[in-house]
Amino acid sequence: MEADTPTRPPVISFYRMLQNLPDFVRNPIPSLNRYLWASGDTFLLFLTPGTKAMVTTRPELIQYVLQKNHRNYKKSYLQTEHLAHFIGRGLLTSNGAYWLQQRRLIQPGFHRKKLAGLMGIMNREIDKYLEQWHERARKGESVEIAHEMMLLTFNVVSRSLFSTGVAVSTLNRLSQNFNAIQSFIVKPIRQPYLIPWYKLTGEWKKHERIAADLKEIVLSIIRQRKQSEERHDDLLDMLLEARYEDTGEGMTDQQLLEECLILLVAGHETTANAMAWAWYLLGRHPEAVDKLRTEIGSVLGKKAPGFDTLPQLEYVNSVLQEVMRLYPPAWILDRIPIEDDEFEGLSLPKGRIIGLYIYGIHHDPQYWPEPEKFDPDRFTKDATRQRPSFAYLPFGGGPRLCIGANFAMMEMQMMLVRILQHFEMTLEQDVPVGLAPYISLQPDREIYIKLRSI
Ligand code: HEM
Repeated sequence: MEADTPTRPPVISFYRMLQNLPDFVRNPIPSLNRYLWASGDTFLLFLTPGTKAMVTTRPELIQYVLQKNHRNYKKSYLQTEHLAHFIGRGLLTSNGAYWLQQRRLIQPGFHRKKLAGLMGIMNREIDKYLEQWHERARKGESVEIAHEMMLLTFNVVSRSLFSTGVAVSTLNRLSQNFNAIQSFIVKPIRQPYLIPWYKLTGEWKKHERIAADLKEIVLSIIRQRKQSEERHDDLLDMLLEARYEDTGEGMTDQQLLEECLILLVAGHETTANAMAWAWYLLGRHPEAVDKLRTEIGSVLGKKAPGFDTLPQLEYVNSVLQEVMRLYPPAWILDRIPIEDDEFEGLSLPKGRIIGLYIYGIHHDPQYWPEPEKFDPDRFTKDATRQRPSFAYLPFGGGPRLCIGANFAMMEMQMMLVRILQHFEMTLEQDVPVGLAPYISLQPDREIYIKLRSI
């Protein structure tokens, strides 16, 4: 019977992929969008002459893979292996039983109420930054916003993890090392056939040495903390105090190290890129800035936001959601079926990579009329209720939903509010900025912003 035959999605031929290869390697998003336009919401493409991968933007299929039948899916080697090689096996890079055990252990530390305790740390880091910016505004300097957001989010996440007792110079060294590794890792993911070349030229070894330096620094912070009697109420205290239910034991130093490294990696570049895009979009939409200022003025005046006032800032929240719709930092996720599977007649064979193309879903006109338009009102409570839940997933979905989603939203809301309370921000040049999809989605060029203290 026809209905029993698994549906065959269209295939992008190897020849067509080969024709597009240089463009695809540089920036896969335009090609993926073209394939979607020609083939519908789900298609197959060739990763190598013999290996096909599936790409989909269908919310129901994504929900099936991430949530309804998640036990049959794991992350692919593309997402985990290289990062794990350099940084280790933490939550982001592990799979199966080990992932579940770690997630159960760490999850309570990211509960909203626990995060309230980190607000003081976040506010302090943001305020330190504002002082530097006032100084630069006095001198008439502009700031390159993606770079600044990268520094600020690294400070926020590293101080949330290690609070006090770590020198600024140590954090700077950590930040530089992380940036070096994150920019390198994208190369073997995009062009795995060049790995022997990176090994031959010494690039690979060089980054292994950088990773070793990182690990040494973080391990020594962990060991010092274990010896100290002082409480810090930061994320490291939470990791040190967490106990496995079955044994009552805590994590080993190696596990603590790997989880700290993963939190630093996962928790800084994504947020920084979302904020860089936010300032770019707000620079082009002064009407949204006016609405933000009105809301912030009426809820907070000049006061810093607190745990009880953040939920009242509904427009701030809508702006950030719309930023991550247009520019989702995690622009694609992937999963592999552990056993053969099927979804509504569509065959999902064991071992086939399935790309969950978040950028594509977030720009699908079926769910987002005039998808390229910046319109925060798409995120009013009523409008949100009318969309399928997996049509919007900047933080992923199902049991592997970003553990830092609440942390990131709180941090971004605070950064947006505090900066707007202190500065008028104007784009130095109002020209379109393109996409640079690395591990997270970055602007493809520098964005300079003029600051005026208010
Ligand atoms: C705007 C900021 C952020 C975005 C867009 C983002 C996005 C995501 C997404 C999409 C995933 C799921 C990946 C998958 O299922 O394959 C994820 C996982 C994760 N994120 Fe985030 N993230 C952000 C901020 C953060 C922050 C601030 C932290 C930590 C402080 C963090 C820590 C993690 C961790 C540890 C995982 C792995 C969770 C697991 O597999 O159990 N993220 N993130």
